Amino acid sequence: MAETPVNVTVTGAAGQIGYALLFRIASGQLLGAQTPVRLRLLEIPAAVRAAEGTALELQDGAFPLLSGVDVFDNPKAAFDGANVALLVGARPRTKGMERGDLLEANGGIFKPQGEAINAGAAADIKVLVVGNPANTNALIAQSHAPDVPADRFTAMTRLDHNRALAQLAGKLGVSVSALKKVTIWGNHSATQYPDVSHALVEGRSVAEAVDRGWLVDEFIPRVAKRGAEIIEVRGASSAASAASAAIDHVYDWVNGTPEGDWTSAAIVSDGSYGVPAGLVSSFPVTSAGGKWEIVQGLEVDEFSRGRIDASVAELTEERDAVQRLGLI
Ligand SMILES: NC(=O)c1ccc[n+]([C@@H]2O[C@H](COP(=O)([O-])OP(=O)(O)OC[C@H]3O[C@@H](n4cnc5c(N)ncnc54)[C@H](O)[C@@H]3O)[C@@H](O)[C@H]2O)c1
Ligand SMILES: O=C(O)C[C@H](O)C(=O)O
Repeated sequence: MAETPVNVTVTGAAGQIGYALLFRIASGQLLGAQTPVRLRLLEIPAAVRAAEGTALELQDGAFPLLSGVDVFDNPKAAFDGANVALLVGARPRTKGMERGDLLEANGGIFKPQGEAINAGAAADIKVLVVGNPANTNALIAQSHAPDVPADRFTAMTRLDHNRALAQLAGKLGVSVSALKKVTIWGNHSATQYPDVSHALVEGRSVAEAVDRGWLVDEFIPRVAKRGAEIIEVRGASSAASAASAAIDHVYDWVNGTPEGDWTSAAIVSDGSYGVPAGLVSSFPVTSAGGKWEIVQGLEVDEFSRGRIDASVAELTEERDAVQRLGLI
């Protein structure tokens, strides 16, 4: 077992996703069964007591890999020495709130968190933003951390990726492990593009194994609007599945993706596939040596081009809105 615990900061620790996430981190599923962790929980003052309650439960779990839990209401302290940061806490949209209000409220959270990461996180910091609007919140945090390499800031589209795998597996009557090379492009929103153009099922083309009508009229909207479907059916937004996807994202980032496959993550664009450099957009990605790489050289047909461009246009609007608000 590694000697020095890895510091993992989790914001929104007293929330739904936090509750589903923390015990999995403590059990070793985020970083691997050989890596001890120290949890640093950040909450707003009103929820610190609840986070302290969760910390007591974490203690009661007697996890061999958990070397300690600290609770903070101050971002500077919470991110001090952080090696991994999971930015889950965000301001949800409430009745009567316009999109601009939501972006502004979240700017008030992700700007100081980016500054705190810049000021005190460890040199190897890796950041995953889960709180919505995740891509643009990641952009805000990243733009306030000029001393941290931009590729350390990511946003979560792994839940969308997992949803796509599950829908395809159900349709094809196979295990999710039979599927490879599925991609989510763009924003974690209803404009995202779940793309099976290059996907394989047991080595055969998925696009040839399912009919196009199902792909366009059922699969794509089902995956893209799954978040809303969960809210409608469950009465609250996805929590355990979101926590599970966050675990998958960080595990693969740290430990690498399997040979012959890729996954999806929203990372800072380098201009690949016509996505303007600097936007935090979802791409097909592999990971090796603790770095995400965009899968290059994929053919993008006209249908895919239109869908990618539509989601990227939304990301560009969000970026322009936060720029106008002075948040980046
Ligand atoms: N990217 C994805 O795939 C995905 C999936 C599901 C949910 N989400 C988003 O994740 C976020 C969290 O969801 P949830 O169900 O856990 O919400 P929740 O309301 O149960 O919990 C959010 C927690 O964040 C805390 N918080 C708010 N501002 C904070 C701040 N400045 N610092 C630290 N903590 C703060 C709140 O006190 C609360 O405890 C939401 O924005 C949700 O929309 C994203
Ligand atoms: O919280 C939401 O709006 C939905 C969430 O992002 C999800 O995809 O489940």
